[in-house]
Amino acid sequence: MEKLLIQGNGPLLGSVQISGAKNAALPLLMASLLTDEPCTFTNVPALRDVKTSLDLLQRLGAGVKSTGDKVIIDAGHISNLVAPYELVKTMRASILVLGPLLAKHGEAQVSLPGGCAIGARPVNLHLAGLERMGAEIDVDAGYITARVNGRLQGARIFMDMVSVGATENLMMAAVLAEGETILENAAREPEIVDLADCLNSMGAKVTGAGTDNIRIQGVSALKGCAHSVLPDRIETGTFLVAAAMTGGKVRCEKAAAHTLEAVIAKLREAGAEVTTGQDWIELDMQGRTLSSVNIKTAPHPGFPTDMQAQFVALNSVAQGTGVVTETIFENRFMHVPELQRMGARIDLEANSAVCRGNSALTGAQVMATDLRASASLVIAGLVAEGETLVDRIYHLDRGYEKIEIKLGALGAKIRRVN
Ligand SMILES: CC(=O)N[C@H]1[C@@H](OP(=O)(O)OP(=O)(O)OC[C@H]2O[C@@H](n3ccc(=O)[nH]c3=O)[C@H](O)[C@@H]2O)O[C@H](CO)[C@@H](O)[C@@H]1O
Ligand SMILES: C=C(OP(=O)(O)O)C(=O)O
Repeated sequence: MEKLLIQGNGPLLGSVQISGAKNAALPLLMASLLTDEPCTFTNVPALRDVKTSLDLLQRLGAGVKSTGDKVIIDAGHISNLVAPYELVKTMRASILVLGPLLAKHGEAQVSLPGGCAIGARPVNLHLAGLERMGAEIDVDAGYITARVNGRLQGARIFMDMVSVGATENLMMAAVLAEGETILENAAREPEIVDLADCLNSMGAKVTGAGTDNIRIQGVSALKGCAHSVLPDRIETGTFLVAAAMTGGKVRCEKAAAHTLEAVIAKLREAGAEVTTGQDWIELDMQGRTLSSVNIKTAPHPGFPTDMQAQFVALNSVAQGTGVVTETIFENRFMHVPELQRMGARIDLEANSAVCRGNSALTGAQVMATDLRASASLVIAGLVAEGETLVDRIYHLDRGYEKIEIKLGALGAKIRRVN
C-alpha cells in the first residue's frame, strides 16, 4: 500500500497551479446522463473519484474519452440503469446518478452509499425530494430502486437540512421534469452554481443557484455542453494553510478567490498577508507570527467543513488557543488522535477540538482516515521535526491531484513510497 514520506523542512515558496474541483467535477460528469448529445468537460482533475465516476458512467453504457484534463462523455446509448455497490462504496457521490437517470430514463437502481468515516451521511433528503416529484422509491437489499410513470413532476421541496448532494441531485432531476420545481433551503456552495451554469448551457432553466431558493422550469430535452470545471477551493485552501504553517510565501494560480472568502478571512485573522486577483491568491507568512483562530463549520458561505482538519493542524502550531467546532458531520475529528501522536496538544470536547497551540510537532507514523484528515497530516508533517510517514493515502488520492509533486515544487521534501 502506498504511503507518503515527509521530511519536515523550511518554508514553502513559489507558485502552484490549482486543479479543477473534485466536488464540482463529480456532479458535472453525472449531468452528462441528462442528454443524448456529447458533453465536453475541461479542467477535470486527475483524481481517483473522477476515475470512479467515469467507470460508473461506462458501466451504465456511456462512451467516455479522456485526454489530459479533457473528458468527453456520450450518454446517448445508456444500456444499464444500475449503479452497483462495488463502485458506490468507494465514492459516495455515485448517488448523484439517481436524479439524472430517473429524470431521463424513468428508472434507476443505486446501491445505498452507507456510512463512512466522517459520519452516517444518510440520503433521506435525496429520496424524499424525488418522491415529491412523483417517483416511487423502494429501498431493499441495500439498493434504492426509483421509478416514475412518464415524466417527473415539478414540486415545491423544502429540505430541512442544507445538503449539497441533495440540492444537486434534485436540481438535475428537476431540469427534465414537467413544470416548475422550487428547492427551498437549498445549499449555496459554489459547486452548485457551477452545475447550474452548466445545466443552463445545456438548455435548462435554472435560476437562483447560489441562493437558498432555486427555481427550475423543466424542459423536455437538453443538448450537450462544453464546460470548464470550477477551480478547487479546498485544494487551494489546503496549499494556503500549508504556506501559513511553514512561514512561507505561495501563490495559487488558476484559483477562485470569491469561493474562499471565509477561509481567507480566517487566514488573515491568523496573521497571514493574503492578496487576491482575478484568478490567483497569494499568501505571505514570512516574518509574521501565526496565531490560533476559532472556527465553526457551516454550510456555504460559512466556513467549509472540508477545511476544518487543515485548520486544526494550523492551530496546533500557532500561538494561543483556538477552538474548532464541527457542525456538519458528527465524526469528523479522526485526524485529532493522529495529530496528537505527532505532539499536537488538542482536547476533544463534544463537537469541538480545543487546540492549545505552540506544539513542537515531531514526525511519526500516522494513518489517514479520510480525505481531509489525510491532508492535515501531510501539512503537519511539513513542519514536524524529523520524518512523518502517512499511511492509507488512497484517501488523499480521491481528492488531491499530484499532491506530492505540487508540494515538492514548492520546496517540500515529500515522496511516495510503497
Ligand atoms: C462530493 C461532494 O460534493 N462532497 C461534499 C458534499 O458532501 P454531501 O453532499 O454528501 O454532504 P451534504 O451537504 O449532503 O451533508 C451535509 C449534512 O447533511 C446530512 N444529510 C445529507 C443528505 C441527506 O439526505 N440527509 C442528511 O441528513 C449529512 O449527513 C451531513 O450531516 O458536501 C459536504 C458538506 O459541505 C462536503 O463535506 C463534501 O466534500
Ligand atoms: C468529504 C469529502 O468528500 P466526499 O463527499 O466525496 O466524501 C471531501 O471532499 O472532503
